[in-house]
Amino acid sequence: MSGGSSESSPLSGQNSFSSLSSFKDLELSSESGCLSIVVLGASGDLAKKKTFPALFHLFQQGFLQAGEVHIFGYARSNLSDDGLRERIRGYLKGASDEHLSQFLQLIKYVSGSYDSGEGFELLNNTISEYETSKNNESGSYRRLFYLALPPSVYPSVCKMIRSYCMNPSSHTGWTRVIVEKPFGKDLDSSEKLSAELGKLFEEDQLYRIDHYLGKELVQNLLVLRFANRLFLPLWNRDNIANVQIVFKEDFGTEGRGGYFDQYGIIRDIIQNHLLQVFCLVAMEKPVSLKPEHIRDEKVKVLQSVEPIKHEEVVIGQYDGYKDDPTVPDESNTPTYASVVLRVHNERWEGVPFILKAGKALNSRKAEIRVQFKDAPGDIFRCKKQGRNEFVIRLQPSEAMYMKLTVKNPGLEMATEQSELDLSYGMRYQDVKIPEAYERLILDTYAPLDPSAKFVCNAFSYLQVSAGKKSSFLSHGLFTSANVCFDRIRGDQQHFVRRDELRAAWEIFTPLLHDIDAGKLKSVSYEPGTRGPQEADEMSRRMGYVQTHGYIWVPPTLAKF
Ligand SMILES: NC(=O)C1=CN([C@@H]2O[C@H](COP(=O)(O)OP(=O)(O)OC[C@H]3O[C@@H](n4cnc5c(N)ncnc54)[C@H](OP(=O)(O)O)[C@@H]3O)[C@@H](O)[C@H]2O)C=CC1
Ligand SMILES: O=C1O[C@H](COP(=O)(O)O)[C@@H](O)[C@H](O)[C@H]1O
Repeated sequence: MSGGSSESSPLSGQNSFSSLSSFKDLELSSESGCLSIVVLGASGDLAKKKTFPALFHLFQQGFLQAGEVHIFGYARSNLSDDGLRERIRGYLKGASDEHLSQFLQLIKYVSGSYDSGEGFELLNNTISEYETSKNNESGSYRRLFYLALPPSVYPSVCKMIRSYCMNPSSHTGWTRVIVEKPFGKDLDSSEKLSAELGKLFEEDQLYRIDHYLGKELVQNLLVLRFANRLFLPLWNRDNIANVQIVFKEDFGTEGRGGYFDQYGIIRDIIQNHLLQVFCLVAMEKPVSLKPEHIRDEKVKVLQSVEPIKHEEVVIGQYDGYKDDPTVPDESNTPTYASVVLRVHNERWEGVPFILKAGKALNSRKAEIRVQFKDAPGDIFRCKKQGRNEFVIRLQPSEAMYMKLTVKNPGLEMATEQSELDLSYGMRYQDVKIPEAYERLILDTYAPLDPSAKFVCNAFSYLQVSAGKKSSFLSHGLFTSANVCFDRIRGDQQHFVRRDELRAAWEIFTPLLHDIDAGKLKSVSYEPGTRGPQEADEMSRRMGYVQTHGYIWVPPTLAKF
């Protein structure tokens, strides 16, 4: 472990900095040598909209260094290096021309098919050429493959990587593969895929990405739950009436209808993104922050979920969805679903978790809404204002707020519903919140410079963004907060483990098969609305009590 002590720090007098002695077990791995990042499916939508922009942001912040990294795009399209650069240029925002061209110069393009040795041999030769030109004898070779591809080609591409493109055994380093969802369509297909990939790569080489795990407030959930005494005694069936985990989009499938129709909203959003959030809300405290300890707890809570009952599901399809010529006329595919999960354990027995997701709705947001039970012996008649609700808004405009009853300010003795509000835009005004993909890609390779691990700390992030990285580092400044954040970031914590994936499919496969077999019918809803009324009725049946008359006054508009 490297690092300085608080004595050497120019800021050691400040109380947020503490001695390092209690963090002796912290290991910062510092690897040297070149890093080759290979984006397979480089000509596609995901690559240009998410993968390359994320790499670019990492480059801008110094987490990918020009001397040590090279980026290879691989796809079937016949493109030149410049052709690929032009294709992605428009998606790389917020940089000077000079910075942008430095980044683009790191990118090379190799064309080839996904199932023939020829293309991958060429890819390997291109990577090796670069590695030999960069590395001295002692440097390690790190090869990171990002599969921005349809899952149908994962097995063949992984076989090709395994046969032609592994890190040469004569060199230290590693080969890692990032795979995107969907990981199968149901339990069997997912297990088959896992078995195929499992024959080729060890679990610690496979990074199953779920970008919701990279969102700021999702990453905050463990801290919130387990570092705050306030929540510890409240977070259970004695106090919580119901929990909603909600995803809403105000646009439809927009040209992706054909693809979407094979999956539907449960496979697209609920079985992965919302279920991951559910795990972090419902799991027990892990033994430590080690990735395996956290993932063990996620698996346990998934395994405690009871079979989903048809009467606790509403599925819907927006009017106009089938106008897309690539969607079959008889499609029953849900573009909206509300599904109740029940956890059979001591903490959650009897508390419904309502997972709701929909496209073409009245707004765009993702949030967790924890609704508390009524206060017993209510002398103030609080019921008329509504219940306490703790809302964690993942997007847009990250925020957490607790809706609570207060005395109406003034002479009158009346109560009203108000809020304790932590709006990130107000509280962390100068902090740039990283994109989910950016964070997750950073997690897949060990930063060359231990300072890179500072990224998740708001204070240090500011320092880095303000260009003070070197002076910050030269003081060897490690804060208790930094260390803490460093530890929650590590390795594969924010990636889905194979048994976790299996447990997730076990929950949803019976329901999905019933929907596919037409045993549950999608009800229609108008685009731009809240979705099917049946879903609100079901939420009410589950005990959700909607607040009426609460009006939020954004702080900027308030008169002080
Ligand atoms: N820091 C901040 O940014 C803060 C912002 N606010 C804002 O104040 C507003 C009110 O906040 P809040 O009360 O939490 O949120 P909303 O009034 O938007 O929604 C409250 C809950 O009621 C549900 N709901 C809304 N309409 C109906 C209906 N007709 N039938 C059944 N259920 C319904 C919502 O479901 P669904 O999710 O499906 O719409 C949601 O679960 C929001 O715009 C919120 O963003 C409040 C506090 C702090
Ligand atoms: O994985 C997916 O997520 C996006 C929504 O992501 P967000 O970060 O903007 O919330 C969704 O539009 C897409 O259908 C789905 O495949």
